Parts: sequence; C-alpha cells; structure tokens
Amino acid sequence: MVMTHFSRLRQLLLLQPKFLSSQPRPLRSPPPTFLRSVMGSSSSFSSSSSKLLFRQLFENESSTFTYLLADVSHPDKPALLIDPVDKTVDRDLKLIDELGLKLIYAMNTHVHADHVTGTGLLKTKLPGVKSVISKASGSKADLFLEPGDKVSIGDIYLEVRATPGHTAGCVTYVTGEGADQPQPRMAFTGDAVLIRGCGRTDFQEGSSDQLYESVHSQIFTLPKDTLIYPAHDYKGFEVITVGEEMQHNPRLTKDKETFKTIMSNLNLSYPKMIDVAVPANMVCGLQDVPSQAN
Ligand SMILES: N[C@@H](CCC(=O)N[C@@H](CSS)C(=O)NCC(=O)O)C(=O)O
Ligand SMILES: [Fe+2]
Repeated sequence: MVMTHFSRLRQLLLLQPKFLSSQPRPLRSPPPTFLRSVMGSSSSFSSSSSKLLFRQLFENESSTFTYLLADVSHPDKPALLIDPVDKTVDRDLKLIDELGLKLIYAMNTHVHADHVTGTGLLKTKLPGVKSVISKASGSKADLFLEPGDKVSIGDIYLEVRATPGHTAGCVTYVTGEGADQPQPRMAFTGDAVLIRGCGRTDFQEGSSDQLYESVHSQIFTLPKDTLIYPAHDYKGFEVITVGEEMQHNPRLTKDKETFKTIMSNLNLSYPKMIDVAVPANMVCGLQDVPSQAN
C-alpha cells in the first residue's frame, strides 16, 4: 500500500479510525511511572511524558534491540514494536499481553541482514497487526513509509527520517516534537548509528558516503539530549545521546574522507544468516507463507 502525502503531517493514525478521537481525555488516576531497571534482556525508564510506556528488549544471538512503545493514557493502550526478531516474538507478545497493550504496528528500520524479522510472525499470531517499513526498502509490508511521515499510537508519534547508507532503505524513527511528546526525544536509528559505531556499508546497496551524509544531516542535527536507541549493540551499551555520539563516535566524528577509509577497511565477515535473512526479510520474514507475507 502506497500512501499519499499531505503536507508531511499525515499520520498513519488516519488509517486506524478507532484511534481518532476529538473527545476530551477521560480523567485518570495518577500517571504510572516507569523506573529504569535492567533485568536480563529488558529495561524501561521513565519519561517526562506520563503517557509513554517504553521497553528496550534484547535478542542475544544477533545482539538486536527490539523496542516497545505504547500510549498508556489512551483507553486502548495502543502499542508498536520496532525491529522485532522472529526468535523473540513469543516473549514480546507475552509482555504485550501482561501490560494490557494493543499492538498496532510491527515496524522495521530496514531489511536486516543478520536475523529474520518478527513482523510476519507477529501478524500471524495477532491478526490485525500492520507490518511497516520504508518504501525505499523494496520489501513487502502492509504500510510503506516515506520521509516526513508520522506513525501514531494514541497521542504519541514517530517521525520518519530517511537515513540510507547502511542499506538504501534505512530509516530512523524519532519521537515527536512538542510539549505533549516524550522528552527528551528518542531516535531509533536502526544500524545507521550504533553506539560508538555505525552500520557497515559493504552490502545491501550500502554507501559510506551516503551514510555519513544521512547521519550528519538527519541525526546529528537533532537536539543534543536526544536519546539514540540503535538496532544492535556489540559492546555492552544500551542508549546514548546525540551530543555524546557527536563527540565520541570513533567513525562519525571524522571528516568524510577519513570515515570512508575507515569503512572500507572494517574487514568484517558477512553476517552468518545473510543468505537466509535478506530474502526472508524482503517478504516480511515469512517467505514460505506468501499469502500472509504482507
Ligand atoms: N557477526 C554478526 C554480524 C555483525 C554485523 O555485521 N553487524 C552489522 C549490523 S547487522 S546488518 C553491522 O553493521 N556491524 C557494524 C560493525 O561495525 O560491527 C553476524 O554474524 O550476524
Ligand atoms: Fe542491518
């Protein structure tokens, strides 16, 4: 499904009329607080916005972060997942059930090369969930995003920024601007920016020139206190700020030519699962079930 633009203020929420409401918000009990805790592969923390529920989850084999966001002040508690992994779908669904959330969107930042996305599996287990990816990815999904699009759950939204370079279709999702939105802002950078690193650029139409431009124009221009949540971590980090990464990223702080030299000398071996993962992820992770691969 290709969506049209309306002043780039379009929100995917419009496709979910039940979440459109002009009614005043019902009075509710004191807002829940979500204190930071690091327990196994899951963590959460408080936001100045009482309506955001946030969880950072980890998949050990591919070192992938999955993010759960929900608007818990909305009666339906609408939720979305960013970069779910097939192997941890049951964990994610159990958590969603325990928290009483309604999963609306299963989103990817890009076509992953190292693991199979959980979006297709989520759709089979929770019919009604919409898979979401950038139009530029060329992958199958229910909803295709373009730069400037907004994905809403309740009153919270994610803005889509094109950050190609690791792959041609990479996007970064940034929480909305404004008093009503989570502060500080949060940027889900996929593999564009990793903490003290960045995504490799040697396959999937990767380009170090493009990645450098993407990061410097779309991510390092965000407020310095913006929290960066990457798709992977190989070094024991969980979250960092834009300001800190602008100062300490060993690759992206360099000038572009030095960056390109660094990137062409990484000498990384290909991800073990690349030959399985990329074809699977081009069809939402369900290459063997074509009728459900959207
Ligand atoms: N060893 C892992 C793959 C590690 C890898 O290549 N990671 C990617 C992100 S997943 S496409 C990457 O961009 N790494 C950058 C870096 O500097 O490490 C496996 O076999 O799966
Ligand atoms: Fe990747």
